[in-house]
Order: sequence, then C-alpha cells, then structure tokens
Amino acid sequence: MKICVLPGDGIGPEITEQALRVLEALRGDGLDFTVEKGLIGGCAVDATGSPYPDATAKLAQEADAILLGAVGGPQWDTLPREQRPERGLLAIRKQLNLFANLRPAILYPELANASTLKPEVVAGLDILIVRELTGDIYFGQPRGIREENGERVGFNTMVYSESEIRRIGKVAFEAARKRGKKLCSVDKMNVLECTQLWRDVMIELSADYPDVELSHMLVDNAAMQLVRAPKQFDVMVTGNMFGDILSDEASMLTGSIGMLPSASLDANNKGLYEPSHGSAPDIAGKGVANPLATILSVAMMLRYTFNLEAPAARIEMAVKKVLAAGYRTGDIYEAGTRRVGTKEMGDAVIAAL
Ligand SMILES: NC(=O)C1=CN([C@@H]2O[C@H](COP(=O)(O)OP(=O)(O)OC[C@H]3O[C@@H](n4cnc5c(N)ncnc54)[C@H](O)[C@@H]3O)[C@@H](O)[C@H]2O)C=CC1
Ligand SMILES: CC(C)CC(=O)C(=O)O
Ligand SMILES: [Mg+2]
Repeated sequence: MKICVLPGDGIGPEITEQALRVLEALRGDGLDFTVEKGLIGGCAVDATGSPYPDATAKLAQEADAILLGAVGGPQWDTLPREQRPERGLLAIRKQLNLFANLRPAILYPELANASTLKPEVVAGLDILIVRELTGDIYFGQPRGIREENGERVGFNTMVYSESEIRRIGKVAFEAARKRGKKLCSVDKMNVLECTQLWRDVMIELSADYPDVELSHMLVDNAAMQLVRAPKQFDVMVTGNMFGDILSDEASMLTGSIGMLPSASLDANNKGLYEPSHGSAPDIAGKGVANPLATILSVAMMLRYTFNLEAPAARIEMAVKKVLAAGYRTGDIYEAGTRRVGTKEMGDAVIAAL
C-alpha cells in the first residue's frame, strides 16, 4: 500500500502525526505500507509559490491513498486567489477525480452529553452524508469579481451536468442499499435550475433502486431537520456546497467537528482521507486538537481503498474504548472525564489497539 501523507497547515501536522502513529501500530499485524510526505496548502505556497506543487501532484497520483490534515489560515487569506491554500485542496480533488465525499456522522454513545441535542433525540445517530466534491459552485465558471456600473460585482456559477449528478447518485443509492435503504436527496429546486436537474436525475435513477426509498428535501428545511430530528435520515446526498455546510452542522450532533472523518473517492475507490474540519488556526500548535476524526479517516482508508475491514473496525473499536475510558480532548470535554491533548489521545488509541 502506497500512502501519500499531506499534513498541510494549522493543526494538520499535529493530527496527521497521531493518525500515522495509529497506522504504524498496525504494521505488525500484517499491514504493509510505505509513506511519502508532501506539501499542500499554505506551507506549500510558502515553500514553492503553489498550493499544489507538481511534486505533490506526482506523489498523489502515484499513491493508492492520500491522508490529508487540513489547509488554510489567515496569513494566506490576502494572497491572490490562485495561491490560496484552499485552491490546493480543490485542485487535488479535481485532478484525482475524487467526486464522492463520504462523511459519516455517528454518535458514539459515550459522547451523548457532548452532542448539542438532547440524548433522546440523538441516541443511536448514524447518518451518512454523500457530498458531490468536484462540481457545483466551488468549481463552476465563470467566477470572479468585476467592475460593473462603477461598482464591484462578485459572481460564481452553480453548474452540474447530468452525468455528474448520476455518478454521485449511484454512490449514494448503493450506500443506502447496504444500510437502512433510505436516501434523502437535498436540493434547492424551488429556486435553482441546477438543482431542479439534480432532483430530476435522482428521480430517474431511483428506477434502478426500487429497494431504496428516495425522498427529497429543500436544503433550508434539511438544515433545520438535522437539528430537530436527525434520526429521520439514513443516507443524505447533496451537492458540493450544501454538503460542505450540512456536514459541519451534522458534526455537532456527534459532539464535535473533531469527530467527523471523511473519504473522498474516485470511481475506483482510490481515495483521499481527511477530517471534515479545517486547519483550526485558533488552536494550532497548542497540542490540544482532537485527532480522532483523522484517526477515523485512516479506518475509512483501510476499508474503502484497501478493502481491509478487520483493521478498520479495530481502529474504530479502539476509539470507542478510549472514549469509554473517559479520554477527552477539549472539544468533547465534560466534567468528570479525563482531559488530554492531541498526543495523549493518540497514545490512548494505540494502547487500546
Ligand atoms: N479540508 C480543509 O482543509 C478545510 C480547510 N478549511 C480552512 O481552515 C481554516 C479555518 O477555518 P474555520 O472556518 O475556522 O474552520 P475549522 O474547521 O478549521 O475550525 C472551526 C472551529 O472548530 C474547531 N476545530 C476544528 N477542528 C478541530 C479539532 N480537530 N479539534 C478541536 N477543535 C477543532 C476550531 O478550533 C474552530 O473553533 C480556513 O483557512 C479554512 O479555509 C476549512 C474547512 C476545511
Ligand atoms: C476548504 C474548502 C475547500 C473545503 C471544505 O470546507 C471542506 O471540504 O469541508
Ligand atoms: Mg467544510
């Protein structure tokens, strides 16, 4: 297994270090892999002038899977847009055709009190958000800021082709088929033509999946339903921007964004694995970030790209154990539990493995 590791910026290096230690701890168990590190994001801009240097692109293309920390930070926010760290992330997703972003929001029972919702509303929560990742308003052309009638006008383009909608729809229907057989497609068809097409294609696709119950929800209602009665959802499928927003929202139902892993897959399950959160500049360098989302992303890597269910489940079980033993980083801390830093959380997971 050839794994490319791109720690990135902010808390990225701290959390990927712990995830890699967890992977290393499994090496003795028959896992055989090589790791090559590269630069992406702001650190890459500082070193090379580009947020996604050619050397990184080569490493990523040659790897079977990529583990990424996070990119971005205020020090790069005033750079020309092409040099911004976030462009590096968009570029790697696009270049590797990683169109299917899977973001599972699972509430560990041990974190029931950390959820923003009452325990009875979230107990047993297990949602999979399937987010399209290489299209939508994040990539559409034209985009920019232009002068018009003596003032600046900002514009972006929301665009999806039916083939793009169909391929992410298939991923979502297939996932629903293996789970609770319920798929909710989230759009804004009452206002946006682009998402009318989204809904039409989802309805057409549903003919191939008679065993999956398809429903539709407008995104504003979906945002509300997620915090009102989240257990009504099994699999949710939506576009790039709505999925970005709804997955951050869903993360709080599980206690913290520091708990939400993600897999970004191409059509052959080559994948980039990263936590759903960003570079958290407010806590970077302090050793307090929660590494569990990144550690759980490694479990997703073993499951989806390498088809290794046993070690993936072992990592998830180890995470469950450390939570049951009371280990908590600051974001999920509550009175009576044991507050630990990033490295101690990594140590605890390895001990539990
Ligand atoms: N995939 C990526 O690389 C992403 C990068 N970003 C970038 O990250 C930078 C910061 O963005 P924000 O909007 O602040 O979002 P963020 O997700 O980095 O942070 C939001 C809040 O969650 C907390 N948080 C995030 N991850 C945590 C963890 N593992 N443990 C404990 N607390 C955690 C942060 O401390 C902060 O208070 C920006 O430059 C943004 O563009 C944002 C989202 C995704
Ligand atoms: C930084 C963005 C490009 C991505 C983002 O917020 C995400 O993928 O969750
Ligand atoms: Mg996001």
